[in-house]
Amino acid sequence: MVDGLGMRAGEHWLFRDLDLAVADGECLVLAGANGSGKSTLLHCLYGLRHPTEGTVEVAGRAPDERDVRFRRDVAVLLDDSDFFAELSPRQHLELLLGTFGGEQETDQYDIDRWLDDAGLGERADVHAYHLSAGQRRRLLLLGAIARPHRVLLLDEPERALDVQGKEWLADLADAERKEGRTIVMATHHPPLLDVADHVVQLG
Ligand SMILES: Nc1ncnc2c1ncn2[C@@H]1O[C@H](COP(=O)(O)OP(=O)(O)OP(=O)(O)O)[C@@H](O)[C@H]1O
Repeated sequence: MVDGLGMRAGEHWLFRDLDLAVADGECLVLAGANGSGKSTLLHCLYGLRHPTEGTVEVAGRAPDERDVRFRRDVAVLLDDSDFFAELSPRQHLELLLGTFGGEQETDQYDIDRWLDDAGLGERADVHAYHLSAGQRRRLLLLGAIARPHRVLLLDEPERALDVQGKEWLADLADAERKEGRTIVMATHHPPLLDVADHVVQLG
């Protein structure tokens, strides 16, 4: 996934000589203090930032978020991920599945079950603008995992989630691994370390 990766931040290196290998069905957790470079590394994995040195390969390609083939394989929830305030959770999922889904029609997916599992069943048809912070986070997470993908990149997915939301997240991560998907996740939530096959401490 990552070979000899280094990112300089001004005068110092955020990380250097970083080698990461994550197999299908494995979860890598990025840990470290605020400012240690977790989000920056995730941005490198999605092709939003270019490392100062080293190489990156995700889902068999050099990351390029402008490349639709790359976006079909790699789903993300980043620190600045957002949604359309005027669309409902259901419409978001339909939009994502229509854009990234395969041959299946959107109505063949079990959108109601996904929304219920995410605790958004009763909010499925209201404008996302009216959702609480935790409900918005659930919608963004759901958007990332509902669309077809091989690799999932998550930046502090636990943010704003309540106790049930965090349990739902841990179950999701577990289910993703069992489906053979690769997860790279930056987190400050210790229970998520339980689903990790590898933990990398930055900083
Ligand atoms: N080109 C640059 N020059 C100077 N500083 C930089 C540069 N790029 C990034 N930084 C700094 O490097 C740090 C890395 O931030 P990043 O968001 O990756 O950390 P993080 O581990 O995700 O933090 P948090 O836990 O707070 O989310 C930040 O302090 C940022 O301001």
